[in-house]
Formats: sequence, structure tokens, C-alpha cells
Amino acid sequence: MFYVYYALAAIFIVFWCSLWIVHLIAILQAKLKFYRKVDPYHGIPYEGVSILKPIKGVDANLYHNLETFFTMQYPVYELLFCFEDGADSAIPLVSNLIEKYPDVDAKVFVGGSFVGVNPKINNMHQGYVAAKYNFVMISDSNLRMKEETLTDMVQLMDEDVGIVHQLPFVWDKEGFAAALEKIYFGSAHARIYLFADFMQVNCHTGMSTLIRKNLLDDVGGLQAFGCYLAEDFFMGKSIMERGYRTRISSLPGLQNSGSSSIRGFRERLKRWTKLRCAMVPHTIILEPLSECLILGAFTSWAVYVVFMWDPIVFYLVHVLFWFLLDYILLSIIQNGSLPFSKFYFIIGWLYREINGPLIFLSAFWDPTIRWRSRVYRLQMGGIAEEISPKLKL
Ligand SMILES: CCCCCCCC/C=C\CCCCCCCC(=O)N[C@@H](CO[C@@H]1OC[C@@H](O)[C@H](O)[C@H]1O)[C@H](O)/C=C/CCCCCCCCCCCCC
Ligand SMILES: O=c1ccn([C@@H]2O[C@H](COP(=O)(O)OP(=O)(O)O)[C@@H](O)[C@H]2O)c(=O)[nH]1
Repeated sequence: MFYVYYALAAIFIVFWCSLWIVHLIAILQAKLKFYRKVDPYHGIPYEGVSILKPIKGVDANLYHNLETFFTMQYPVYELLFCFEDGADSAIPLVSNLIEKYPDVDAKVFVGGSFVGVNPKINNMHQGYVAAKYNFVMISDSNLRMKEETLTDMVQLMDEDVGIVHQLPFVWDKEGFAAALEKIYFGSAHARIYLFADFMQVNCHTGMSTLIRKNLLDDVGGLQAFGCYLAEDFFMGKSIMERGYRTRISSLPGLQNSGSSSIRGFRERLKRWTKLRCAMVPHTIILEPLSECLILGAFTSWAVYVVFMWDPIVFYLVHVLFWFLLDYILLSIIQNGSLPFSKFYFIIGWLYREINGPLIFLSAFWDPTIRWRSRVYRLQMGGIAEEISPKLKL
């Protein structure tokens, strides 16, 4: 029995060491990859880009977020705004922007197409079919763009690259929920995202992503991914299996939802956790185990068994170093001063770390997935079925 304990303790210590390597790689990746100086004249001639904007409903920031797509410094692109519902309150707002910027090539598509269970794919499908360029960008409604983001992404699309995606991050906003989002996307989420990118493990998130359309068309187009809720993961998988690389943009993706709340944050992460567990089953073990507080507890026990070290002192030092490395990573990704104090960071970080494992547990509690107005169930492997269909097309 003693040897079993000893072996288990050794496994925890090795896993703990590898997590510090993950921290360091993420920090190095962020330092090396983010915020390169984008030279707009490098890589001329410009490739045209068709930008799909699936929209469902309005929030307080939508107008300003969408406006940033009209003011990008990129010469050849079209904006394809897609609405599932002809009565969507965001349509007048988009029409207003199209009038305000008559020189920008922009169209509106209404009604979607029923090509699968994924409502985002259904919504975007008409726009995808009408896209006139081979570079297609999928960009969620809550995203802001910097003037140079599209140039940066296109320039990173080398011959052997199939996808350039943005690390999900957030624009500066006031309030605790916004701080929490920034802390999560700039630390725990970014750490594993940057590490997965370094290992060329598929971590493609479809929030803001530039894709070679011909690579999607070769396997049946956008609709081929309509049976999945995590269409982004399967697009990445399909393209990587054909020998193409994915790359991260040097500018993080700036989400700027007009309705941040702690409840919304938890529900969103719960939904994402359910998707990940269905698609990458080893995350069921790896994800909770790689949480700071849980890993610290197991490793404190392990170092006590193996080295007779004081577990409480070990735990506190472990948490302190984890906290410091998270702060460093967040600061690199922010690339400027944070919109909250260090005290707020401590509270937000602790809140996230305590809630991470709880969110994970509650994701197991209820296997159904709620996304906007719809409810789904996932089969192992990722195929989704809608439990209460509401789409009228
Ligand atoms: C020693 C190694 C230890 C590794 C420990 C790994 C622990 C894993 C922990 C966390 C995984 C975090 C993964 C981050 C990216 C996932 C974000 C996500 O869940 N996104 C999903 C939802 O996205 C939205 O979906 C709807 C769509 O319309 C929206 O536009 C999207 O934004 C997305 O669908 C899921 C993608 C699946 C990503 C799976 C990534 C698994 C990465 C595991 C990395 C492990 C690396 C190990 C390398 C050896
Ligand atoms: O029924 C839906 C749900 C979502 N979306 C679009 O899909 C994108 C991502 O939606 P959301 O922000 O809800 O997803 P999350 O990022 O939380 O996974 C946004 O552009 C939405 O407008 C859509 O078109 N129809």
C-alpha cells in the first residue's frame, strides 16, 4: 500500500512540475507573439476578406463594436451581417452604420438557412454562400476590432496555415463582472490556450477567426459543421488533419459585450466546459486537476508523503507563485495598465480560482446545454441534438 501512495504522490509531483512549464511557455508565447508591430505594406497584394457577422439581438455596446469593423485599415473586405430573425432589433442599427459608411462593402442577410442544429451556423450560412473572397472571417457580434487587426491576421496566413484565430480576451470595462472576465481570459484561459497553440493542439475558438474558405468547401462547406455546437473545434480539427497549421493573431480578441454579469460569466463557462468534456474527454480529468487550488492540495499531500515537507507552507507558496505568474501573463496580454487595482485583481483572481472547480462540477450536474433561447443535449464526440426546437425557418 505504501508503494501505491508513493507512486501516486510521484505522479502528482511530475504533473505539478509540468504545469509550471505550461505557465512559463504561456508567458513566453505571449511575450513573443503578442503586439508585434504591424506593417500594412508588408505582404501586398492584399487578399480580399469576407467577414461574417452573425447577430442576434442588441446590447448597449453593439453599435460601437460593429462600427469598429467599418473603420479597419484594410483595403479589400466585405461585411456580411447575418440575422436569423427579420424583426431583430439590431437590423436598424446595422442599416444606420451602412448608411454612415457608404464606401464599405456591406450586406445584410435575413432568415438564415436550416442546415443543422447549430444556430450560429444556420444564421451565417446565407452570408457564407454569398462570400466573394477565399479568406472568410467569422466574428462574433460582441467583438471589437482594432484598425490593424485584420492586416495582422491576413499577414500571418502563410501558405501552410489554414486558420488564424484570436486569443479570446476582453476590452476594458468597469465593474467586477468585467474584471472577472479579464482576469479569467488573461490568465487561466490564456495559459492553456497559448500552451495548446504552442503544442499545435487544436484549441481553435470560433469567436474571431480567419479561415481559408476552400478548406471548408473541400469538406462540404460551413454546413458540414452544423451538426456540432462546437463548430469551431471541428473546423480546426478538420483543417489540421489535412496538414495545415493554425496560428494565433498577434492581437488578442476584444470581446465587449454590453451585458456582463457574474451569472452570465458562470453560465457561459459552464456551457463551454460541457462542450470541452464532450469533445476532448481527457479534459474531464485534466481540467479540474490543473486548477491551482486543487493541484496545490494534491501536491501538498504528495510532497508530504515523499519529502515530509510541511503541506500548509507548500500550499501557500504554491498559490502565491501561481498568482504571480497569472498576474504576469495578464499584464503581458493587457499590454498597458489594467482597468482595476491590484486589490481588485486579488479578489477577482481568488473568486475565479474558487469558482473554477465549482463551475466544472455544476457543468456535470446538468448535462443539458442552454445557448441563448435554445436547449441542447450533446452526445459523446460532440454531435448535438436540440431538445426543444424553436427555430422557425
Ligand atoms: C501538462 C498538460 C496539462 C494540460 C491541462 C489541460 C487542461 C485543460 C484545461 C482547459 C482547457 C481550456 C481550453 C481553452 C479553449 C477552449 C475554449 C472553449 O471552450 N471554447 C468552446 C466554446 O467556444 C464558443 O463556442 C460557440 C461558438 O459559436 C463561439 O463562437 C465560440 O467562441 C469551443 O467550442 C471549444 C473548443 C474546444 C477546445 C478544446 C481545447 C482543448 C485544449 C486542451 C489543451 C490541452 C493541452 C495539452 C497538450 C499536451
Ligand atoms: O442562436 C444563436 C446564438 C448565437 N449566435 C451568434 O453566435 C455568436 C456567439 O454567440 P454567444 O456570444 O452567445 O456565444 P459564446 O461566445 O457565449 O459561446 C454571436 O455572434 C451570436 O450572435 C447566433 O447567431 N444565433
